[in-house]
Amino acid sequence: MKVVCVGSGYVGSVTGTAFAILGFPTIIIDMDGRKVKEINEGISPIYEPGLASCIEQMVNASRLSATQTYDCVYQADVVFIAVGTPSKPDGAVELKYVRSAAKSIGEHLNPSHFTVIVNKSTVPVGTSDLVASIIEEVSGLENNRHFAVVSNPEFLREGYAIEDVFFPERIIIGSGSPKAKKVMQSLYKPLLERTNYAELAEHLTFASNHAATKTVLFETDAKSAELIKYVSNAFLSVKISYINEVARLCDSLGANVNDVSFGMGLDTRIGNKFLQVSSGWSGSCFPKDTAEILSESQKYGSELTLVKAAIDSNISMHDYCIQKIQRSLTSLNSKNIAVLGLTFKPNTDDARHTQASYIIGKLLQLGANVSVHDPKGMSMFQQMNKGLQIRYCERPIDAVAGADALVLLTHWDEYRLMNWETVYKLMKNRYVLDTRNFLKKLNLSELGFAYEGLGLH
Ligand SMILES: NC(=O)c1ccc[n+]([C@@H]2O[C@H](COP(=O)([O-])OP(=O)(O)OC[C@H]3O[C@@H](n4cnc5c(N)ncnc54)[C@H](O)[C@@H]3O)[C@@H](O)[C@H]2O)c1
Ligand SMILES: O=c1ccn([C@@H]2O[C@H](COP(=O)(O)OP(=O)(O)O[C@H]3O[C@H](CO)[C@@H](O)[C@H](O)[C@H]3O)[C@@H](O)[C@H]2O)c(=O)[nH]1
Repeated sequence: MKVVCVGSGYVGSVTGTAFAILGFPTIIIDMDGRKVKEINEGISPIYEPGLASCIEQMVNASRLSATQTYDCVYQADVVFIAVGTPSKPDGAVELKYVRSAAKSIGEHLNPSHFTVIVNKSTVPVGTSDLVASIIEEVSGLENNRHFAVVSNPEFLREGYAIEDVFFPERIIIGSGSPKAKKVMQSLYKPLLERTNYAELAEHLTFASNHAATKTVLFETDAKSAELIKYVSNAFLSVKISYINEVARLCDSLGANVNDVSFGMGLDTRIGNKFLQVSSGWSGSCFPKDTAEILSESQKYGSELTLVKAAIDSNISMHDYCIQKIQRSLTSLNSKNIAVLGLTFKPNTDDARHTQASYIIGKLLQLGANVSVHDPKGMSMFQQMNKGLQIRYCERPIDAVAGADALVLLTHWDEYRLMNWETVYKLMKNRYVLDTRNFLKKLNLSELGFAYEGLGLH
């Protein structure tokens, strides 16, 4: 089977590479010439642990290539759509990239060959039908006869994308076409049976018990598949917002949220995942997906009030962090604040829609001077936040020199491993706000810092 993947971003580059490793000749289409050139040179277009070496190996083996044109669709058995679906200003999803990809696919389909078009992008209920109708209109071909559209949402997490794609807990296939479902079963067979995995082992960057992960392939209709994706992300957002509110309660009551979270997670009905305190969830997925599903639910008179509450709670969590800094420093006017971590989480260069831009924006409004550092995300953050007047520092210690406060937003290992005695000497006032409770074990208070986490006592 020949695979084509439209989009070479955080999902498309990993998806395309994964199917090449699983044994299918794969071509990635992207309209961005830089990404196409990089892939063809064996270079990863994004930072994702383990991905660069996988791409290099697959390109060298001639199993993976990239192009800006859609000609390869004619030969393909399966065409993934993995383009961006950002939010419009009202929170609803922007589908122009999906529409444009569908149109281009329709223009290049082979009329005498059954092709399966797969929506991997996160798209609202009904988008499979939309893609099918665009393709029918452009090609003059008939849906479910010459081609079929499948919803196959992606659940990878940035920073763990290789692991998540090769060892997923679930693969969701939504379609009304039994023929298309058969094609998808064949496509995922090597993943379900873990064949061709020997080649993969050297690229895995995290030691975990992969062999124990059993993947369930669940087949349903397209609408249900589309909804599973949104409500899963929304559920996880609610879960994080809940523990973040519990952290605030712990601050008021003198309890320790790390212990509370651990104790809760021992109940397998609750589980210990996504109960880690933060200044709020962020990134390229949760904010836009919660906004979209809330907007959709409101349009249909079935408002997801818990999701609405989580969105509000998330913003108030960002504000809560600022209030903590204010309580410690009183006026922030002309105070020097070092912010460590600009990406929405560690092990990614993705700085889209991170809490850092909200929190830094507020600190600036309050008159603070802000110096920042991030190991991988500085260039994207700078590109996305051109209006922010802040100092970008090559090394974390440059950001903390002369600081009145150090605010840790992202728990990169690099920050735990810093020489904290040097940090102590360089800072003017030794207040540290650790929004991930990540530095707790370093006992910074014993070194003389005024250390605060969230929900710790
Ligand atoms: N980032 C994640 O962790 C993640 C995880 C699961 C699902 N998703 C979903 O997957 C989709 C893609 O997300 P992403 O983060 O990979 O996006 P991205 O912005 O990183 O990448 C999208 C790519 O598509 C290309 N593109 C857009 N329109 C095109 C067209 N018509 N033809 C060819 N190329 C085109 C862009 O140039 C870009 O390289 C979104 O719907 C997202 O919600 C993302
Ligand atoms: O206990 C936790 C877990 C996460 N976060 C934050 O929540 C956000 C999202 O984290 P994570 O889910 O790990 O990152 P993503 O890469 O955005 O992955 C989510 O969004 C993807 C895109 O839809 C989905 O594919 C994944 O399944 C889903 O986990 C980040 O700001 C994290 O710091 C917390 O604050 N506490």
